[in-house]
Amino acid sequence: MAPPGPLCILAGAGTGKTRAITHRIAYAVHSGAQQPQRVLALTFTARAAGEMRTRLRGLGVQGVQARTFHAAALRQLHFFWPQAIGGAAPEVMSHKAAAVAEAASRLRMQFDRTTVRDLAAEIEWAKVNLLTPQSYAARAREQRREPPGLDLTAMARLFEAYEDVKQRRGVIDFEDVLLLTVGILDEREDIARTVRGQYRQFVVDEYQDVNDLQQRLLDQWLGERKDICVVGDPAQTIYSFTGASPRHLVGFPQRFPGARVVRLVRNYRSTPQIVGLANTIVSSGTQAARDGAVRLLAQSEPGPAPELTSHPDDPAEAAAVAERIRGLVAGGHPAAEIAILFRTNAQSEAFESALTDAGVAYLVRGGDRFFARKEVRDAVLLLRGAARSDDDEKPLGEITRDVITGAGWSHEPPSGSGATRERWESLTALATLADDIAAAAPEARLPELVAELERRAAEQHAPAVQGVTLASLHAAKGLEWDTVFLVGASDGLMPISMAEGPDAIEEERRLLYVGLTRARKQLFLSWSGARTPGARATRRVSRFLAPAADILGQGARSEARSGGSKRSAPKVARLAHCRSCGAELVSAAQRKTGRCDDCPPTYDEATFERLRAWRLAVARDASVPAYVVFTDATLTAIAENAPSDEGGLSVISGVGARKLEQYGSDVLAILAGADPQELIEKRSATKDSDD
Ligand SMILES: Nc1ncnc2c1ncn2[C@@H]1O[C@H](COP(=O)(O)OP(=O)(O)OP(=O)(O)O)[C@@H](O)[C@H]1O
Repeated sequence: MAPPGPLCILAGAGTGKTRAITHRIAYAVHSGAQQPQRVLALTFTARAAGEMRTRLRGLGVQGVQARTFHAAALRQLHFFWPQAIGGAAPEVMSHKAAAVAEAASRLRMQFDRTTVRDLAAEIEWAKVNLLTPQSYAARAREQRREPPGLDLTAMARLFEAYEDVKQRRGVIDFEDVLLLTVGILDEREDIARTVRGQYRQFVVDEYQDVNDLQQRLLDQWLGERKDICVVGDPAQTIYSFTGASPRHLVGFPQRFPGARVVRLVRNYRSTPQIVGLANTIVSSGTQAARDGAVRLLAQSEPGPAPELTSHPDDPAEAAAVAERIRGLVAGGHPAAEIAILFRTNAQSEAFESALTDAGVAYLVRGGDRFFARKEVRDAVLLLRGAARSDDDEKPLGEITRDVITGAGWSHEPPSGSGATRERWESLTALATLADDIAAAAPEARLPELVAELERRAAEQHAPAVQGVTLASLHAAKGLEWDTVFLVGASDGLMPISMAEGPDAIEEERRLLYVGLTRARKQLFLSWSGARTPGARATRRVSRFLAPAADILGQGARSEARSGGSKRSAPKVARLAHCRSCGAELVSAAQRKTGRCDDCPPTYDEATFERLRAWRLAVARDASVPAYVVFTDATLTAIAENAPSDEGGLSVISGVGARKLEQYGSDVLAILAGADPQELIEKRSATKDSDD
């Protein structure tokens, strides 16, 4: 326990930060060195403040103020406003959107709701960086900001108009709460003295996330005093785009000469194998990125080595992950102790869908499930309308893109990140789904696409109480699971293609570090070579993994191309040339059957017809479209290869472990000459007796 005075705790991932500071406060209180009501503990979320209060209560400490910066400032603003300004403090707007929209319309600018959200976020960024409408453009240029749909001068005008709208309405926003508190403390020495008299000791959790505005307020609260303890991990700074900066944490010893710096390096969360990988990833960053980051020492029992697998395309990666999870859950692993972590929310659909197919319950953390997102619901509505007049002229993917343009999709991605980009990504995921369906079932049109979307939506909306967590890397911060699947570990996703410049790339590396360090026992990394089945594999494994090739294998080096899961057997149906004429196979459906469109099928017609009759009956029974049982391409491949056992059947593309289990014996029986009708009757009889 360090004595009072400036203290900087540099604590790595999983080292028990909150535990360390709550024990420190409790020690100060129990030893009589500090009165609880003289301690102000600051956090970044209300949830963290609540957790800190609970933990302190658990240690027998009552009366410590554990609050967010915002809540602490708001209390003071309300208290001191009558004395400093007169009257009651103005009302705080809960959202900026309405005021931003009004400011825009005054300037005769028009934006959709998503863009308004991004513009509001940009104003927030400006204000936490202590910028004014006058100083905004210059700094924004320096920082390569890209507000959506506006150049920086126009953005500055919008910022100014927004401030004006607020003033006329007599309201303030969240940042004003801090700015005005700072203003009052700056100008009223008497009030500053009162505030400083109340709090003697300051503790700040997650200090790497502090922004300039919060730091300014903290400086005011402190005055000349030095009893401050900050705890943070520079390697987990992942909110720079909102204005957070590890500069304050890393520069703490310079600002407070004589400050004690303590490093917490014992990681209690993860196996040495996982910790080793996390250390390697951090230590391969730039010098600036390594500043202050600690090298972790694992305290847990050893476990399996982290695995890296590559897959031909996104659906194949999602299916492999879902299958692996199904196996784990079937073997007794609690689903709630498993997470799938990805870089962008748009990636979640493929995994939601694959988990649904595998019969595994899941929940999406920190965001809506894919089909609950507004843009997706709007697009599905438009597609449903268009399905009534689908004229069959254009390919399904193309007509889908035409339709979803009405929901805000564009061929080119919008510049910058934020809500606009996320919406575009979600809509693009719908277009990709249309491509996948067209590849698997060339006869599918808009009505089939809509039916498939409705089926997925219905299944994916089923509430999951206990389930696998799906979360973006940002939403996973601070959490932990026994088993983590970190997916989409390819360049373009990790780092995200929008990340430009060394700082942005380092932030992406830190995001990966946050993801890796969420796992307690098992860590699976994966990536895929292409977005859609049959497309050329242009992606490469994430550049961040190359230094970890000793741990993850040679597949971690970026010259590696995806080549199917390390574990999966070669797929018969992935032949690149026609089995009859040797022509190159260009589409996914052709590759599945191993035959070009010009060559006649080599299967026995009668067997194929019996398979089709069986598929139709099974699909009707389950109330799903036929291609959900097996696509035409898979059925053709089954008939052409005519495998005689499960091993032969399992290597055909489209026959995963679950389908093998569900339909394998029926299919093999049909290939051996059984009557589909009899099999269906037997199926229904078994089902009835199970019910
Ligand atoms: N001293 C300790 N002894 C044993 N286990 C501990 C100790 N401190 C923390 N743990 C356990 O280690 C894990 C990580 O702790 P915690 O979540 O508090 O870490 P953290 O520093 O906040 O991590 P992160 O920043 O990565 O989210 C938890 O499961 C916690 O129960």
